[in-house]
Amino acid sequence: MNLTIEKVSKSFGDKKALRNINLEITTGVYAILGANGSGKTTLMRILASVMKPCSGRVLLDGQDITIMGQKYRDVIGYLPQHVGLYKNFTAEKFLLYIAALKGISNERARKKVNEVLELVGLSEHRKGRVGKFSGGMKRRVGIAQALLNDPKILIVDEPTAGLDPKERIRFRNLLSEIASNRIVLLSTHIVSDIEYIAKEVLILKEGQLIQKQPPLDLLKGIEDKVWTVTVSENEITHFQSMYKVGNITRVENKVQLRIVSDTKPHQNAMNENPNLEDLYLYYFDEEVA
Ligand SMILES: Nc1ncnc2c1ncn2[C@@H]1O[C@H](COP(=O)(O)OP(=O)(O)OP(=O)(O)O)[C@@H](O)[C@H]1O
Repeated sequence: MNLTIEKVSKSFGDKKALRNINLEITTGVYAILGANGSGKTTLMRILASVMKPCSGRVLLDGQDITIMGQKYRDVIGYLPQHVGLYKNFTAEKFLLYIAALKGISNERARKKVNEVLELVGLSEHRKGRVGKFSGGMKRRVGIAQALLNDPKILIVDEPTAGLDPKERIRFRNLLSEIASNRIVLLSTHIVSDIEYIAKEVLILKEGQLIQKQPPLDLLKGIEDKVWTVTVSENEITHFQSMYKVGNITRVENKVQLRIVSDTKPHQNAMNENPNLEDLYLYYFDEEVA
């Protein structure tokens, strides 16, 4: 299976949300990493075929998805950032309802609902009201509904936003399992999401795809750019104005700054092994989520 994005651009008025995106993806988890407003949702909506690009096209195994139409939508599972769940429905009833909307026959729907509830670990809670579920459980119901039609491509927008760390880990593992024979595309600005499960990380910045590499290769790319510098309290502002400063650790009466910089920020600076927070800082120069 091969999803190809060819010269895709999208504008809203004079706002260029996506600029000439070219990309080829196969099975596995792909993480789209970008700051707020970088174009992640726009790209996901185009891939989910709920929005059309202004120019360029998307191909599944060589076929244009706009020409495939319903045939393409049949192989897509999409979980938008904000999904409306019917709070008074039980998980099972909600999924049966969505299955009916998707045109799945009654008999098959019952089988599929059992299957997806099992997969997302909610079998025991099938009779529980969705409105009473935790954030993580609601996200899992969201994934379950996106899996009802056995999609070859699963697209999830900011899947772990608002989840606690335990729920986040569980959710990541679930996506990883799902991706064994599917394309899973997830967007995130939470770096720890991509650390373990992403086959490749796509970095979007101001609508442009600026990197596409496995997480470890991305880290290698900034190997000689991460430093710690020990300074006194009154020097912090100076370094913050000159460099991208991450963690600030106070040790006795000194302060240790973690800095991401192409050049050595100070003669006493020590080179450090990069992590994904450094990577985010390097590309986005923002507070790490
Ligand atoms: N329907 C729309 N009308 C006008 N502008 C839009 C529309 N959708 C997106 N944009 C703009 O396009 C840019 C990209 O938005 P998009 O939602 O794709 O970014 P994002 O990376 O998903 O951000 P976030 O993490 O905040 O969801 C932003 O500047 C946004 O304001």
